[in-house]
Amino acid sequence: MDETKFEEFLLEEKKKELERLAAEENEKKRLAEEQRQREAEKAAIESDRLQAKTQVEKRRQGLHHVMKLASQSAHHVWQMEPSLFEGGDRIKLYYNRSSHPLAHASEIWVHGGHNNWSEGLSIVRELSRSEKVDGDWWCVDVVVPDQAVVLDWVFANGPPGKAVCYDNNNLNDFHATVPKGMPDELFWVEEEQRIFRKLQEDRRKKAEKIERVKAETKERTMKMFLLSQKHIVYTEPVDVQAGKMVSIFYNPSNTVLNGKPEVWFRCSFNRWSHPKGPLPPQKMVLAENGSHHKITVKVPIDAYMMDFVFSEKEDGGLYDNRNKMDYHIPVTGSIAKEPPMHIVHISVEMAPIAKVGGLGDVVTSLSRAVQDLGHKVDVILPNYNCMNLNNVKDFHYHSTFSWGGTEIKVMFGKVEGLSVYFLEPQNGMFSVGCIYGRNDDGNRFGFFCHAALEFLLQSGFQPDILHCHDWSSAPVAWLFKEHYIHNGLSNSRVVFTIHNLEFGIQNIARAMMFADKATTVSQTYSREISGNSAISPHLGKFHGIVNGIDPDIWDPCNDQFIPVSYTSENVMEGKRAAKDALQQRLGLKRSDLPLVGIITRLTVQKGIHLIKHAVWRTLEQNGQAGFSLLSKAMFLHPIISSHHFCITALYITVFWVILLYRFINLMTLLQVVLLGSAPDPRIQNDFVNLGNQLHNSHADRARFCLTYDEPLSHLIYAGADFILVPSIFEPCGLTQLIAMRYGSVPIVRKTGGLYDTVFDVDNDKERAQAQGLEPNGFSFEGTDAGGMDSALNRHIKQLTSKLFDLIMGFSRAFPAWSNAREWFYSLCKRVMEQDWSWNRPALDYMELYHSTRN
Ligand SMILES: Nc1ncnc2c1ncn2[C@@H]1O[C@H](COP(=O)(O)OP(=O)(O)O[C@H]2O[C@H](CO)[C@@H](O)[C@H](O)[C@H]2O)[C@@H](O)[C@H]1O
Repeated sequence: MDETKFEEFLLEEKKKELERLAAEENEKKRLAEEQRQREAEKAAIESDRLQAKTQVEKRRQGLHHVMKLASQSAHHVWQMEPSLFEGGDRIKLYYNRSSHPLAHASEIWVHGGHNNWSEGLSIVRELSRSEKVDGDWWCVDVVVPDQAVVLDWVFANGPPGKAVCYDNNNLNDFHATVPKGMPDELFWVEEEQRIFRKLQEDRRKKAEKIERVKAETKERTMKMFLLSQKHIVYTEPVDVQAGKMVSIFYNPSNTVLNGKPEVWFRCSFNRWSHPKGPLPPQKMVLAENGSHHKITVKVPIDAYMMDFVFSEKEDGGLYDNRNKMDYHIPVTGSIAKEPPMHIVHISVEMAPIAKVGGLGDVVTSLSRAVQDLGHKVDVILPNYNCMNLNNVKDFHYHSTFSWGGTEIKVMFGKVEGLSVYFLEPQNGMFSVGCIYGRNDDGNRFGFFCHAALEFLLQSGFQPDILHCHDWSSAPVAWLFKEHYIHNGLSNSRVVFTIHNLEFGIQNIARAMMFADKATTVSQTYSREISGNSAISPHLGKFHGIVNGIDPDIWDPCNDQFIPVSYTSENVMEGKRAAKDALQQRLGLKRSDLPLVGIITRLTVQKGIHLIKHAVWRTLEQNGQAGFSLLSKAMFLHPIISSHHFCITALYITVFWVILLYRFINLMTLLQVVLLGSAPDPRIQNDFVNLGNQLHNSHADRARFCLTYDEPLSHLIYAGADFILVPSIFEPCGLTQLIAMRYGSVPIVRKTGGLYDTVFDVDNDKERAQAQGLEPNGFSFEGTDAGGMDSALNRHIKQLTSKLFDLIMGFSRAFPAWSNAREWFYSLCKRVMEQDWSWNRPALDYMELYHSTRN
């Protein structure tokens, strides 16, 4: 064997060894995942058993209570015949109408159930006059439900929904024991089993539903993604299939090739790595639609991705390569699989264990989305002593290495299904009780970044992508290029994401220089900061990719912090229950008032002066809107006064007073809830004072919770009708996205990512349509209070004017209430159905990761 052969042999051996290690690792992961699933299943079964037991105990006690109340008959009010009966028997129930309060009712109905109303209303029958004398007796035949041990009922003057007068035995209802139906121990054992089975069944159905909705949303979004570039490029069929023909349509007029006489198509597969190499360049022909050029190609059976660019000439010239990203379209049905990428995030925040703001959310949720696409993702995080380790599964010692004059202990654990390596330098750098806020933050995080790279090197990791975030892990970009690229980690590329340009600009500028690709978290913010001297020299590698949210972490259909789980199908029910729970928890008036929520770090960026103004303005709405409404109603005054002596006029007046009272109460009073905390103690104090002031003046309508409280944030997102985000600047903003997931309508200032994700119902129809969306909120411009006032006012006006139009016809007055509500709830439903998850942005990130290797 000569030297070259020997080197090849060694390389081959090393490759085999790496493959073996990777296979072992995968197997370990699979087993761990199976184990996790088994444990989750076991925990779910135990929780259902416990719940069934508790429910049965509760029912037992309830039944015990009504059995004490029950008697076989109260002779002068009601009677049953025969006196001995059991489940399944037909019996006669008598009622003496002359006993109050139904003495004058023309109809008598029984509304009944059994076992302390455990199954709700199961008996509804109308009574008829009976032959019985010695009273005004009515009667009806009733079939005793099978499982009944006690019957429960009330009498009413109509069927459910129509009855207005009841005899409910002075609020105790009527109860009668079923003589032959006494429950024995077996009954309760069976009952517990039945409830347990039902809980299991409900759990299974819910999980299936969540999976189905998720898959449908993903598919819809993927289609939208493929069609979103239709003005430039699209395929027929949309779903490109391995082994089949596909036509590509390209419109150069929207690209750098605009006006060029010829367009050449250059294509390959599997990210330009297909064994057969690229297809020879082909000249495109003008398609029938006159705007696009067309070409048809055969997709190989082992293609999982189609890659192409366009050029003006056969041998090149000017190219449209989508700003160096190339065009890529996924292929379905391939016999080959895309090799997974290995991405390592080096970050100082990670939700939910070490989250200060949105950066932490993004690290977790983007990683999960990319992992879901089949790639390998790891996170490296400092092992802070202030983390809540309850959210870390399988936390254990991993290894120790020496670097930077200290031993660094590495712990490993799973957070939201992600592998996380926690670095714990024994010099105590991260045992300081906080994440940020000390004057040595820069040094600590610089040390962490270097240690993270050293850990990767010493553990033999070969990640494809090192992804670092903001100023705090920006040093990864240059430390990697200076110390590691030629020293063991040569295969890696660095992607740097700016979540906020406000902090640590020097680090950001330096990372921009060294990173292979850089992103920020929305297109508009990328344009807004493109003139900054840290960014402008690097625009060629700088991209805006909007953030998403994690649909599993933020899921109103599966959220332990809200009272009723809901999807867009029962959004009204879910939000109503959440609002009630929120009002109750915060001591607000419990009523269906429109509720504005604000969830934010209280910093200048988040528009604190606008927040303060909005709170006052919201509380003032009562007086002003009430007044404008009354003035609108004034023109009805002549009608009322000219007839004011006749009964009709009186009727109309009373009607209007009631209607206006309800109208003002329900539509124009607003409640406001603020959840936020300020890193700056002066701002925090300022808000504490304002909160106290409001507590005195508007205790029933405003509440400030000046702390960080994740569970409460879930309840606010679900219980609010509107979420206000008046930021002065906002790179992306997650609150408006989470709000929409919970069916709350966002009201935002038009800036950065807020502009890219919220489309005003009045002014942004076309802009929304261009994204394949419908308008989803309210937005305002400017940084003064006026703009926001008009956005806040507009939603009130929208609701009031709709209502007002509708209530002009008396006969339609009451349906009008529900119509205005319907309009609002249809908006809630619509925003809920929009996909603001990572489904789309994760694909953009994958494109970006791949483009670092071009
Ligand atoms: N008191 C409190 N209690 C509970 N939860 C609270 C809370 N205050 C805020 N939150 C939560 O923290 C997150 C904040 O998200 P933002 O997008 O506003 O992030 P932030 O400005 O910190 O981050 C930066 O990074 C993110 C991510 O890239 C960008 O979206 C953003 O524009 C940029 O400024 C949300 O999940 C919100 O619910």
